[in-house]
Amino acid sequence: MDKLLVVDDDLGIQKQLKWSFSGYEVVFAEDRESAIAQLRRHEPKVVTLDLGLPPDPANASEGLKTLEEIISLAPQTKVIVVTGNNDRDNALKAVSLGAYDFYQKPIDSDTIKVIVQRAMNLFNLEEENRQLAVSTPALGKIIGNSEAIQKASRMAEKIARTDISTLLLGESGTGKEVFARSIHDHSSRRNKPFIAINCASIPENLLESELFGYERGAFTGANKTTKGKIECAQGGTLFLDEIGDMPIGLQAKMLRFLQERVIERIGGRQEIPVDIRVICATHRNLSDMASQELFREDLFFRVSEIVINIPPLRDRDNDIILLARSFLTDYNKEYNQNIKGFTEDAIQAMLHHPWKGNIRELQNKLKSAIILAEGSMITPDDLGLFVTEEMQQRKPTKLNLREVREEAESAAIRRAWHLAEHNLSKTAELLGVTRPTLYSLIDKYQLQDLKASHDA
Ligand SMILES: Nc1ncnc2c1ncn2[C@@H]1O[C@H](COP(=O)(O)OP(=O)(O)OP(=O)(O)O)[C@@H](O)[C@H]1O
Repeated sequence: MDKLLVVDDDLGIQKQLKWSFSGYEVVFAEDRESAIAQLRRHEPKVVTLDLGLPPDPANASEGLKTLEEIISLAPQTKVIVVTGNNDRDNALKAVSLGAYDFYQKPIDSDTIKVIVQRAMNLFNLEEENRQLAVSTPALGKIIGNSEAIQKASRMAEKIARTDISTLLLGESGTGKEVFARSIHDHSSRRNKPFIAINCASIPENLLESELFGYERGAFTGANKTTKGKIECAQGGTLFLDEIGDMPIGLQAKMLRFLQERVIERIGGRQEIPVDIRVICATHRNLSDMASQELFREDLFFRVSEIVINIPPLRDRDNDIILLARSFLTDYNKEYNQNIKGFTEDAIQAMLHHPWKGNIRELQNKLKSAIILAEGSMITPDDLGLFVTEEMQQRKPTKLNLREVREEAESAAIRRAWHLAEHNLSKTAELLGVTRPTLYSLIDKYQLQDLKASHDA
Protein backbone atom coordinates (compact mmCIF):
# COMPACT_ATOMS: atom_id res chain seq x y z
CA MET A 1 0.00 0.00 0.00
CA ASP A 2 1.35 3.47 -0.88
CA LYS A 3 2.42 5.48 2.16
CA LEU A 4 1.27 8.96 3.01
CA LEU A 5 2.65 11.08 5.84
CA VAL A 6 0.31 13.72 7.27
CA VAL A 7 2.08 16.43 9.25
CA ASP A 8 -0.48 18.43 11.22
CA ASP A 9 -0.79 19.35 14.88
CA ASP A 10 -4.59 19.44 14.72
CA LEU A 11 -5.94 16.07 15.85
CA GLY A 12 -9.31 16.80 14.24
CA ILE A 13 -7.67 17.23 10.84
CA GLN A 14 -5.54 14.11 11.38
CA LYS A 15 -8.72 12.15 11.96
CA GLN A 16 -10.47 13.62 8.94
CA LEU A 17 -7.52 12.83 6.69
CA LYS A 18 -7.13 9.29 8.03
CA TRP A 19 -10.73 8.67 7.10
CA SER A 20 -10.32 10.24 3.63
CA PHE A 21 -7.22 8.23 2.78
CA SER A 22 -8.42 4.75 3.58
CA GLY A 23 -6.70 3.46 0.39
CA TYR A 24 -3.25 4.44 1.71
CA GLU A 25 -1.11 3.56 4.67
CA VAL A 26 -1.33 6.88 6.53
CA VAL A 27 1.19 7.84 9.20
CA PHE A 28 1.08 11.02 11.26
CA ALA A 29 3.40 13.57 12.80
CA GLU A 30 2.58 16.74 14.71
CA ASP A 31 5.81 18.73 14.59
CA ARG A 32 9.12 19.02 12.75
CA GLU A 33 10.99 16.48 14.82
CA SER A 34 8.35 13.76 14.59
CA ALA A 35 7.84 14.54 10.88
CA ILE A 36 11.51 13.86 10.16
CA ALA A 37 11.46 10.72 12.33
CA GLN A 38 8.41 9.42 10.46
CA LEU A 39 9.97 10.32 7.12
CA ARG A 40 13.09 8.31 7.93
CA ARG A 41 11.09 5.45 9.33
CA HIS A 42 8.37 5.09 6.69
CA GLU A 43 9.84 6.69 3.56
CA PRO A 44 6.41 7.91 2.42
CA LYS A 45 5.87 8.73 -1.23
CA VAL A 46 3.74 11.78 -0.46
CA VAL A 47 3.65 14.16 2.51
CA THR A 48 0.92 16.66 3.35
CA LEU A 49 2.51 19.35 5.48
CA ASP A 50 0.65 22.01 7.43
CA LEU A 51 2.92 25.05 7.39
CA GLY A 52 1.61 26.28 10.75
CA LEU A 53 3.48 23.95 13.08
CA PRO A 54 4.32 24.33 16.79
CA PRO A 55 6.05 26.01 18.55
CA ASP A 56 4.68 28.93 16.47
CA PRO A 57 1.60 27.68 14.65
CA ALA A 58 0.54 31.19 13.65
CA ASN A 59 3.70 31.56 11.58
CA ALA A 60 4.89 29.46 8.63
CA SER A 61 8.59 29.45 9.52
CA GLU A 62 8.62 26.07 11.28
CA GLY A 63 6.64 24.52 8.43
CA LEU A 64 9.01 25.92 5.81
CA LYS A 65 12.00 24.61 7.77
CA THR A 66 10.37 21.19 7.91
CA LEU A 67 9.78 21.34 4.17
CA GLU A 68 13.43 22.15 3.51
CA GLU A 69 14.57 19.25 5.67
CA ILE A 70 12.20 16.81 3.98
CA ILE A 71 13.37 17.89 0.55
CA SER A 72 17.02 17.63 1.39
CA LEU A 73 16.59 14.19 3.02
CA ALA A 74 14.22 12.71 0.42
CA PRO A 75 14.15 14.91 -2.69
CA GLN A 76 11.97 12.42 -4.57
CA THR A 77 9.12 12.76 -2.02
CA LYS A 78 6.15 14.82 -3.18
CA VAL A 79 5.25 17.39 -0.53
CA ILE A 80 1.86 19.09 -0.60
CA VAL A 81 1.83 22.07 1.75
CA VAL A 82 -1.37 23.04 3.51
CA THR A 83 -1.69 26.70 4.35
CA GLY A 84 -4.13 29.03 6.04
CA ASN A 85 -6.80 30.65 3.98
CA ASN A 86 -4.96 33.90 3.27
CA ASP A 87 -1.45 32.63 3.16
CA ARG A 88 -0.79 32.57 -0.55
CA ASP A 89 2.68 34.12 -0.19
CA ASN A 90 3.97 31.31 1.97
CA ALA A 91 2.33 28.75 -0.30
CA LEU A 92 4.23 30.17 -3.27
CA LYS A 93 7.41 30.33 -1.23
CA ALA A 94 6.98 26.64 -0.38
CA VAL A 95 6.55 25.74 -4.04
CA SER A 96 9.68 27.69 -4.91
CA LEU A 97 11.50 25.69 -2.21
CA GLY A 98 10.48 22.46 -3.94
CA ALA A 99 6.99 21.59 -2.67
CA TYR A 100 5.00 19.69 -5.28
CA ASP A 101 1.78 21.64 -4.75
CA PHE A 102 -0.15 23.63 -2.14
CA TYR A 103 -3.62 23.51 -0.74
CA GLN A 104 -5.47 26.17 1.21
CA LYS A 105 -7.61 25.40 4.26
CA PRO A 106 -10.38 24.56 5.01
CA ILE A 107 -9.71 21.01 3.89
CA ASP A 108 -12.12 19.49 1.44
CA SER A 109 -11.63 15.72 1.37
CA ASP A 110 -12.45 15.19 -2.30
CA THR A 111 -10.06 17.88 -3.52
CA ILE A 112 -7.13 16.86 -1.37
CA LYS A 113 -7.69 13.23 -2.38
CA VAL A 114 -7.26 14.16 -6.05
CA ILE A 115 -4.11 16.18 -5.33
CA VAL A 116 -2.58 13.35 -3.30
CA GLN A 117 -3.50 10.76 -5.93
CA ARG A 118 -1.82 12.83 -8.65
CA ALA A 119 1.28 13.22 -6.50
CA MET A 120 1.39 9.43 -5.87
CA ASN A 121 1.08 8.76 -9.62
CA LEU A 122 3.88 11.15 -10.40
CA PHE A 123 6.08 9.63 -7.70
CA ASN A 124 5.46 6.11 -9.07
CA LEU A 125 6.19 7.18 -12.63
CA GLU A 126 9.39 8.95 -11.64
CA GLU A 127 10.42 5.93 -9.58
CA GLU A 128 9.98 3.64 -12.59
CA ASN A 129 12.03 6.02 -14.70
CA ARG A 130 14.77 6.13 -12.08
CA GLN A 131 14.92 2.34 -12.11
CA LEU A 132 14.98 2.28 -15.88
CA ALA A 133 17.75 4.85 -16.05
CA VAL A 134 19.89 2.68 -13.76
CA SER A 135 19.25 -0.40 -15.82
CA THR A 136 19.75 1.12 -19.27
CA PRO A 137 23.10 0.16 -20.69
CA ALA A 138 25.40 2.68 -22.26
CA LEU A 139 24.14 2.13 -25.79
CA GLY A 140 21.19 4.40 -26.57
CA LYS A 141 17.72 3.02 -26.35
CA ILE A 142 18.59 -0.64 -25.95
CA ILE A 143 16.73 -1.68 -22.82
CA GLY A 144 18.01 -4.72 -20.99
CA ASN A 145 20.04 -5.85 -18.03
CA SER A 146 20.53 -9.51 -18.85
CA GLU A 147 24.01 -10.86 -19.43
CA ALA A 148 23.05 -11.77 -23.02
CA ILE A 149 21.89 -8.28 -24.00
CA GLN A 150 24.73 -6.58 -22.16
CA LYS A 151 27.22 -8.68 -24.10
CA ALA A 152 25.59 -7.76 -27.42
CA SER A 153 25.46 -4.07 -26.37
CA ARG A 154 29.14 -4.03 -25.45
CA MET A 155 30.07 -5.47 -28.86
CA ALA A 156 27.84 -2.96 -30.62
CA GLU A 157 29.38 -0.11 -28.67
CA LYS A 158 32.88 -1.14 -29.70
CA ILE A 159 32.13 -1.60 -33.37
CA ALA A 160 30.16 1.67 -33.56
CA ARG A 161 33.48 3.48 -33.70
CA THR A 162 34.62 1.51 -36.77
CA ASP A 163 33.22 1.01 -40.27
CA ILE A 164 33.33 -2.77 -40.17
CA SER A 165 30.46 -4.57 -42.00
CA THR A 166 28.22 -5.97 -39.32
CA LEU A 167 25.73 -8.81 -39.46
CA LEU A 168 23.02 -8.86 -36.79
CA LEU A 169 21.55 -12.31 -36.24
CA GLY A 170 18.35 -12.82 -34.32
CA GLU A 171 14.80 -13.99 -34.47
CA SER A 172 12.10 -11.69 -35.73
CA GLY A 173 11.33 -8.81 -33.35
CA THR A 174 14.39 -9.19 -31.13
CA GLY A 175 15.50 -5.63 -31.79
CA LYS A 176 17.86 -5.94 -34.74
CA GLU A 177 16.80 -2.58 -36.15
CA VAL A 178 17.11 -0.99 -32.70
CA PHE A 179 20.70 -2.25 -32.56
CA ALA A 180 21.46 -1.02 -36.08
CA ARG A 181 20.16 2.44 -35.22
CA SER A 182 22.12 2.47 -32.00
CA ILE A 183 25.34 1.60 -33.80
CA HIS A 184 24.65 4.43 -36.25
CA ASP A 185 23.83 6.88 -33.44
CA HIS A 186 27.09 6.07 -31.70
CA SER A 187 29.24 6.30 -34.83
CA SER A 188 30.88 9.32 -36.40
CA ARG A 189 28.17 9.09 -39.09
CA ARG A 190 25.41 9.96 -36.60
CA ASN A 191 24.59 13.28 -38.28
CA LYS A 192 24.21 11.66 -41.69
CA PRO A 193 21.24 9.55 -42.85
CA PHE A 194 20.27 6.15 -41.47
CA ILE A 195 18.41 4.34 -44.24
CA ALA A 196 16.68 1.01 -43.61
CA ILE A 197 15.32 -1.33 -46.24
CA ASN A 198 13.68 -4.70 -45.74
CA CYS A 199 14.73 -7.05 -48.53
CA ALA A 200 11.88 -9.47 -47.77
CA SER A 201 9.09 -6.95 -48.06
CA ILE A 202 9.87 -5.59 -51.52
CA PRO A 203 9.01 -7.64 -54.64
CA GLU A 204 12.07 -9.04 -56.36
CA ASN A 205 11.68 -6.94 -59.50
CA LEU A 206 11.48 -3.68 -57.55
CA LEU A 207 14.26 -4.31 -55.04
CA GLU A 208 17.04 -3.52 -57.52
CA SER A 209 15.62 -0.11 -58.42
CA GLU A 210 14.84 0.63 -54.76
CA LEU A 211 18.46 -0.03 -53.85
CA PHE A 212 20.37 1.30 -56.83
CA GLY A 213 17.96 3.88 -58.29
CA TYR A 214 17.39 4.41 -62.01
CA GLU A 215 17.93 6.85 -64.85
CA ARG A 216 15.06 8.47 -66.66
CA GLY A 217 13.80 6.16 -69.42
CA ALA A 218 15.58 3.09 -68.00
CA PHE A 219 12.32 1.17 -68.18
CA THR A 220 8.67 1.84 -68.89
CA GLY A 221 7.38 4.19 -66.21
CA ALA A 222 10.85 5.57 -65.30
CA ASN A 223 9.77 9.15 -65.92
CA LYS A 224 12.55 10.82 -63.98
CA THR A 225 15.98 9.93 -62.68
CA THR A 226 15.61 8.61 -59.14
CA LYS A 227 18.22 7.93 -56.47
CA GLY A 228 18.18 4.53 -54.76
CA LYS A 229 18.43 3.85 -51.02
CA ILE A 230 22.19 3.32 -51.27
CA GLU A 231 22.76 6.80 -52.68
CA CYS A 232 20.32 8.27 -50.16
CA ALA A 233 22.45 6.85 -47.36
CA GLN A 234 25.52 8.72 -48.65
CA GLY A 235 27.85 9.48 -45.72
CA GLY A 236 25.62 7.54 -43.31
CA THR A 237 24.46 3.99 -42.65
CA LEU A 238 22.48 1.56 -44.79
CA PHE A 239 20.58 -1.11 -42.85
CA LEU A 240 19.68 -4.11 -45.00
CA ASP A 241 17.13 -6.09 -43.03
CA GLU A 242 16.42 -9.70 -44.03
CA ILE A 243 19.48 -9.87 -46.27
CA GLY A 244 18.91 -13.64 -46.45
CA ASP A 245 15.87 -12.91 -48.62
CA MET A 246 17.81 -10.98 -51.24
CA PRO A 247 17.31 -12.62 -54.66
CA ILE A 248 20.41 -14.48 -55.78
CA GLY A 249 20.53 -12.49 -59.04
CA LEU A 250 20.84 -9.20 -57.15
CA GLN A 251 23.49 -10.54 -54.83
CA ALA A 252 26.26 -10.19 -57.48
CA LYS A 253 25.48 -6.49 -57.91
CA MET A 254 25.40 -6.05 -54.14
CA LEU A 255 28.79 -7.73 -53.82
CA ARG A 256 30.32 -5.38 -56.36
CA PHE A 257 28.99 -2.37 -54.49
CA LEU A 258 30.40 -3.69 -51.20
CA GLN A 259 33.80 -4.46 -52.68
CA GLU A 260 34.30 -1.43 -54.85
CA ARG A 261 32.07 1.09 -53.11
CA VAL A 262 30.63 2.32 -56.38
CA ILE A 263 27.17 1.85 -57.86
CA GLU A 264 25.49 2.38 -61.18
CA ARG A 265 21.84 3.34 -61.40
CA ILE A 266 19.67 1.10 -63.57
CA GLY A 267 20.02 2.35 -67.12
CA GLY A 268 23.01 4.49 -66.16
CA ARG A 269 26.55 4.32 -67.44
CA GLN A 270 28.21 6.42 -64.83
CA GLU A 271 29.85 4.95 -61.73
CA ILE A 272 28.82 6.78 -58.57
CA PRO A 273 31.18 6.48 -55.59
CA VAL A 274 29.44 5.89 -52.27
CA ASP A 275 30.77 6.22 -48.76
CA ILE A 276 28.43 4.33 -46.43
CA ARG A 277 28.53 1.91 -43.59
CA VAL A 278 26.52 -1.26 -44.14
CA ILE A 279 24.73 -3.18 -41.40
CA CYS A 280 22.82 -6.32 -42.42
CA ALA A 281 20.42 -8.44 -40.42
CA THR A 282 18.64 -11.73 -40.84
CA HIS A 283 16.80 -14.38 -38.87
CA ARG A 284 18.06 -17.04 -41.32
CA ASN A 285 21.14 -19.19 -41.04
CA LEU A 286 23.20 -17.59 -43.82
CA SER A 287 26.08 -19.97 -43.45
CA ASP A 288 23.78 -22.98 -44.04
CA MET A 289 22.18 -21.14 -46.95
CA ALA A 290 25.64 -20.52 -48.40
CA SER A 291 26.53 -24.20 -48.18
CA GLN A 292 23.29 -25.05 -49.98
CA GLU A 293 24.09 -22.38 -52.58
CA LEU A 294 21.00 -20.39 -51.68
CA PHE A 295 23.17 -17.42 -50.70
CA ARG A 296 26.48 -16.37 -52.25
CA GLU A 297 29.32 -17.41 -50.01
CA ASP A 298 31.49 -14.43 -51.03
CA LEU A 299 28.68 -12.03 -50.14
CA PHE A 300 28.14 -13.83 -46.83
CA PHE A 301 31.79 -13.27 -45.89
CA ARG A 302 31.67 -9.68 -47.07
CA VAL A 303 28.64 -8.72 -44.93
CA SER A 304 29.65 -10.68 -41.85
CA GLU A 305 33.03 -9.20 -40.98
CA ILE A 306 31.63 -9.15 -37.49
CA VAL A 307 28.52 -10.94 -36.24
CA ILE A 308 26.38 -9.93 -33.28
CA ASN A 309 23.84 -12.41 -31.99
CA ILE A 310 20.77 -10.65 -30.63
CA PRO A 311 19.26 -12.92 -27.99
CA PRO A 312 15.56 -13.79 -28.07
CA LEU A 313 13.40 -12.63 -25.16
CA ARG A 314 13.29 -16.09 -23.60
CA ASP A 315 17.07 -15.89 -23.00
CA ARG A 316 16.93 -12.45 -21.47
CA ASP A 317 15.83 -13.18 -17.90
CA ASN A 318 14.09 -10.22 -16.36
CA ASP A 319 14.55 -7.94 -19.39
CA ILE A 320 10.97 -8.80 -20.29
CA ILE A 321 9.80 -6.98 -17.20
CA LEU A 322 12.06 -3.99 -17.85
CA LEU A 323 10.77 -3.78 -21.41
CA ALA A 324 7.19 -4.26 -20.27
CA ARG A 325 7.48 -1.43 -17.73
CA SER A 326 9.05 0.86 -20.30
CA PHE A 327 6.31 0.11 -22.85
CA LEU A 328 3.68 0.57 -20.11
CA THR A 329 4.91 4.13 -19.59
CA ASP A 330 4.86 4.77 -23.36
CA TYR A 331 1.42 3.28 -23.97
CA ASN A 332 -0.13 4.92 -20.89
CA LYS A 333 0.80 8.21 -22.55
CA GLU A 334 -0.19 7.14 -26.05
CA TYR A 335 -3.61 5.80 -25.02
CA ASN A 336 -4.23 8.29 -22.23
CA GLN A 337 -4.45 5.60 -19.57
CA ASN A 338 -3.16 5.42 -16.03
CA ILE A 339 -2.30 1.78 -15.42
CA LYS A 340 0.06 1.53 -12.46
CA GLY A 341 1.85 -1.76 -13.08
CA PHE A 342 1.54 -5.53 -13.20
CA THR A 343 0.20 -8.03 -10.70
CA GLU A 344 2.65 -10.65 -9.42
CA ASP A 345 0.81 -13.29 -11.49
CA ALA A 346 1.13 -11.15 -14.62
CA ILE A 347 4.88 -10.85 -14.04
CA GLN A 348 5.19 -14.63 -13.62
CA ALA A 349 3.09 -15.22 -16.74
CA MET A 350 5.24 -12.82 -18.81
CA LEU A 351 8.45 -14.41 -17.56
CA HIS A 352 7.28 -17.89 -18.55
CA HIS A 353 5.48 -17.26 -21.83
CA PRO A 354 7.35 -18.61 -24.90
CA TRP A 355 7.58 -15.32 -26.82
CA LYS A 356 7.48 -16.53 -30.42
CA GLY A 357 6.96 -13.06 -31.85
CA ASN A 358 9.45 -11.66 -29.37
CA ILE A 359 9.30 -7.97 -28.47
CA ARG A 360 6.62 -7.20 -31.05
CA GLU A 361 4.36 -9.87 -29.52
CA LEU A 362 5.01 -8.40 -26.06
CA GLN A 363 4.17 -4.91 -27.38
CA ASN A 364 0.90 -6.11 -28.93
CA LYS A 365 -0.20 -7.89 -25.78
CA LEU A 366 0.62 -4.83 -23.69
CA LYS A 367 -1.21 -2.43 -25.98
CA SER A 368 -4.43 -4.40 -25.79
CA ALA A 369 -4.01 -5.01 -22.03
CA ILE A 370 -3.55 -1.29 -21.36
CA ILE A 371 -6.59 -0.37 -23.42
CA LEU A 372 -8.83 -3.12 -22.03
CA ALA A 373 -7.68 -3.50 -18.39
CA GLU A 374 -10.50 -3.17 -15.86
CA GLY A 375 -8.35 -2.40 -12.83
CA SER A 376 -5.28 -0.29 -12.20
CA MET A 377 -2.91 -3.28 -12.39
CA ILE A 378 -2.49 -5.51 -15.43
CA THR A 379 -3.43 -9.15 -14.80
CA PRO A 380 -2.48 -12.28 -16.80
CA ASP A 381 -6.03 -12.24 -18.13
CA ASP A 382 -5.60 -8.72 -19.53
CA LEU A 383 -2.50 -9.94 -21.34
CA GLY A 384 -4.22 -13.04 -22.67
CA LEU A 385 -1.63 -15.16 -20.83
CA PHE A 386 -2.15 -18.08 -18.50
CA VAL A 387 -0.78 -18.81 -15.08
CA THR A 388 0.29 -22.43 -15.37
CA GLU A 389 0.44 -24.95 -12.56
CA GLU A 390 4.22 -24.82 -12.70
CA MET A 391 4.14 -21.09 -12.00
CA GLN A 392 1.74 -21.62 -9.13
CA GLN A 393 4.10 -24.20 -7.69
CA ARG A 394 6.89 -21.66 -7.69
CA LYS A 395 4.70 -19.53 -5.49
CA PRO A 396 3.32 -22.05 -3.02
CA THR A 397 0.30 -20.73 -1.16
CA LYS A 398 0.26 -21.71 2.47
CA LEU A 399 -3.21 -22.43 3.79
CA ASN A 400 -2.45 -23.67 7.25
CA LEU A 401 -3.52 -20.80 9.49
CA ARG A 402 -0.84 -21.33 12.11
CA GLU A 403 1.89 -21.31 9.45
CA VAL A 404 0.45 -18.21 7.78
CA ARG A 405 0.27 -16.42 11.14
CA GLU A 406 3.80 -17.36 12.11
CA GLU A 407 5.22 -16.28 8.78
CA ALA A 408 3.41 -12.94 8.91
CA GLU A 409 4.46 -12.34 12.53
CA SER A 410 8.09 -13.02 11.94
CA ALA A 411 8.08 -10.80 8.79
CA ALA A 412 6.40 -7.97 10.73
CA ILE A 413 8.95 -8.20 13.54
CA ARG A 414 11.83 -8.03 11.08
CA ARG A 415 10.26 -5.08 9.28
CA ALA A 416 9.70 -3.17 12.52
CA TRP A 417 13.28 -3.92 13.58
CA HIS A 418 14.58 -2.38 10.35
CA LEU A 419 12.29 0.63 10.71
CA ALA A 420 13.47 1.07 14.28
CA GLU A 421 17.05 1.06 13.05
CA HIS A 422 17.78 -2.12 15.05
CA ASN A 423 16.72 -0.60 18.35
CA LEU A 424 14.72 -3.26 20.21
CA SER A 425 12.79 -0.91 22.52
CA LYS A 426 11.56 1.01 19.48
CA THR A 427 10.81 -2.24 17.68
CA ALA A 428 8.61 -3.36 20.57
CA GLU A 429 6.93 0.05 20.58
CA LEU A 430 6.20 -0.10 16.84
CA LEU A 431 4.78 -3.58 17.21
CA GLY A 432 2.68 -2.58 20.20
CA VAL A 433 4.13 -5.28 22.48
CA THR A 434 6.27 -5.18 25.61
CA ARG A 435 10.01 -5.81 25.48
CA PRO A 436 9.74 -9.23 27.21
CA THR A 437 7.08 -10.29 24.68
CA LEU A 438 9.36 -9.19 21.83
CA TYR A 439 12.26 -11.18 23.33
CA SER A 440 10.18 -14.33 23.56
CA LEU A 441 8.94 -13.86 19.95
CA ILE A 442 12.53 -13.44 18.78
CA ASP A 443 13.37 -16.73 20.49
CA LYS A 444 10.28 -18.43 19.16
CA TYR A 445 11.05 -17.53 15.54
CA GLN A 446 14.78 -17.93 15.97
CA LEU A 447 15.56 -14.51 14.57
CA GLN A 448 19.26 -14.87 15.28
CA ASP A 449 20.39 -11.50 13.95
CA LEU A 450 17.78 -9.67 16.01
CA LYS A 451 18.82 -11.71 18.99
CA ALA A 452 22.39 -10.54 18.57
CA SER A 453 21.27 -6.91 18.70
CA HIS A 454 19.23 -7.64 21.84
CA ASP A 455 22.11 -9.43 23.52
CA ALA A 456 24.53 -6.65 22.66
N1 LIG B 1 16.31 -3.65 -26.37
C1 LIG B 1 15.22 -2.94 -26.72
N2 LIG B 1 14.86 -1.90 -26.00
C2 LIG B 1 13.74 -1.21 -26.32
N3 LIG B 1 12.92 -1.49 -27.33
C3 LIG B 1 13.24 -2.51 -28.08
C4 LIG B 1 14.41 -3.29 -27.83
N4 LIG B 1 14.49 -4.25 -28.74
C5 LIG B 1 13.41 -4.09 -29.53
N5 LIG B 1 12.65 -3.06 -29.14
C6 LIG B 1 11.38 -2.64 -29.77
O1 LIG B 1 10.79 -3.84 -30.26
C7 LIG B 1 10.25 -3.69 -31.57
C8 LIG B 1 10.91 -4.67 -32.52
O2 LIG B 1 12.26 -4.32 -32.68
P1 LIG B 1 13.00 -4.33 -34.10
O3 LIG B 1 12.14 -3.79 -35.19
O4 LIG B 1 14.33 -3.68 -33.91
O5 LIG B 1 13.18 -5.90 -34.28
P2 LIG B 1 13.79 -6.68 -35.51
O6 LIG B 1 14.60 -7.78 -34.93
O7 LIG B 1 14.46 -5.73 -36.44
O8 LIG B 1 12.47 -7.26 -36.12
P3 LIG B 1 12.25 -7.89 -37.59
O9 LIG B 1 13.15 -9.06 -37.69
O10 LIG B 1 10.80 -8.28 -37.53
O11 LIG B 1 12.54 -6.80 -38.54
C9 LIG B 1 10.48 -2.23 -31.92
O12 LIG B 1 9.30 -1.51 -31.63
C10 LIG B 1 11.58 -1.79 -31.00
O13 LIG B 1 11.48 -0.42 -30.72
